[in-house]
Amino acid sequence: QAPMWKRALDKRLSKVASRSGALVCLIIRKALTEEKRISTKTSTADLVTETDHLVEDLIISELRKKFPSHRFIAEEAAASGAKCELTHSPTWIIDPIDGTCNFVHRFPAVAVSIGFAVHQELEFGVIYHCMEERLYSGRRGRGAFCNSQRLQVSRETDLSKALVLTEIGPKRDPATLRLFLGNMERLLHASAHGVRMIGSSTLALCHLASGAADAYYQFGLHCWDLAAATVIIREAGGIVMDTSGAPLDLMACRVVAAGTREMAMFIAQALQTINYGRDDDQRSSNS
Ligand SMILES: O=P(O)(O)O[C@H]1[C@H](O)[C@@H](O)[C@@H](O)[C@@H](O)[C@@H]1O
Ligand SMILES: [Mg+2]
Ligand SMILES: [Mg+2]
Repeated sequence: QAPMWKRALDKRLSKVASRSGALVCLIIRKALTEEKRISTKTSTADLVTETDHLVEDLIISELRKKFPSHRFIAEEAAASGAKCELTHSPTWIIDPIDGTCNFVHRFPAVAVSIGFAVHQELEFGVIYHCMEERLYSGRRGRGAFCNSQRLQVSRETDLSKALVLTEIGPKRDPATLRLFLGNMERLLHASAHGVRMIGSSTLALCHLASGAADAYYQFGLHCWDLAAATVIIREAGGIVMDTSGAPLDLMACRVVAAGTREMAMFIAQALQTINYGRDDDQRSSNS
C-alpha cells in the first residue's frame, strides 16, 4: 500500500495534469494555424515561439498553485539560464511544446510533456499528443496507458527485424552531421527495417512504449524530453539507458531505449558518441 503522501499526490497529480494539459493543448492547436513570432536558441535549427513560453508559464503557475513547495525544471526557463538541478525535492520536469520546429511548420507531431520526480526517482509522466487528443501516461509501479489503453513495448531482439526511431539534435556542424549520419548508416548496414525521425522525441518515445517501434536513440535531447517518456516506457515493460550501456543519466543529453535489453545493447554498441554536454552543467552549451 503506497504511503499516504503518494496516494494523495497521485489523485491530485492526475487531476492537475489532465486539466492543465487539456487547456494547453487547446492553446497549441489554435496557435498551430496562426502566424508565429519565432526565435532561435542554441542554433538556427533550435526554435522557440511565444506559445512555448505561454504554455510553460501556464503549466508552472497551475502546478505552483497546487504544490507551492515543489521545484521545476522547464525547457524555456533553462534556455533563459535557470539551473537544471534535480534534487531530492518533488520536481516537475516540463517540455511545454516538444516538436517546436514541427509546430512552426504546422507539421502535426506536437506534444506537451510533464514528468515528475521525488528523491531523484521518476514517479509519473504525462505526454499529450495535441493534434490527436492522445494522453500517454505512466506512474511508477502502476503501468502505462494511451488514453485508457494499456501500453506494451515490442519484444523484438533482432536488429535486422527492427524499426528504429531517432531524432537529430540542434547541432548542425559538419563533424556532428558526419557522426549523426554515420550512426544511421551503421544501423542500416545491420539491416534494420528502417530508421525514422518524426521531429518530436517525446512522441517517438511514446510510439516505442506502444510497441509501434523497437528502439529509439538520440544525442542532443534534454531531461525535459526524457523525464515523462522514461516512466511511460519503463511501465510499458521497456528499458531506457545511457548510450554507453550504463543506467540512464537523465541529465546526460543522450539515450537508448528499447523493448528489450538485447535490442538496446545492439543499438548502443553501434553508436558513435556525439557530445552535447549536460543539462546540469551550466558551463556546457546546452546545444
Ligand atoms: O521541440 P523541442 O522541445 O525543442 O524538442 C526537440 C528536441 O530538443 C530535439 O533534440 C529533437 O529531439 C526534436 O525532435 C525535439 O522536438
Ligand atoms: Mg523537446
Ligand atoms: Mg520544447
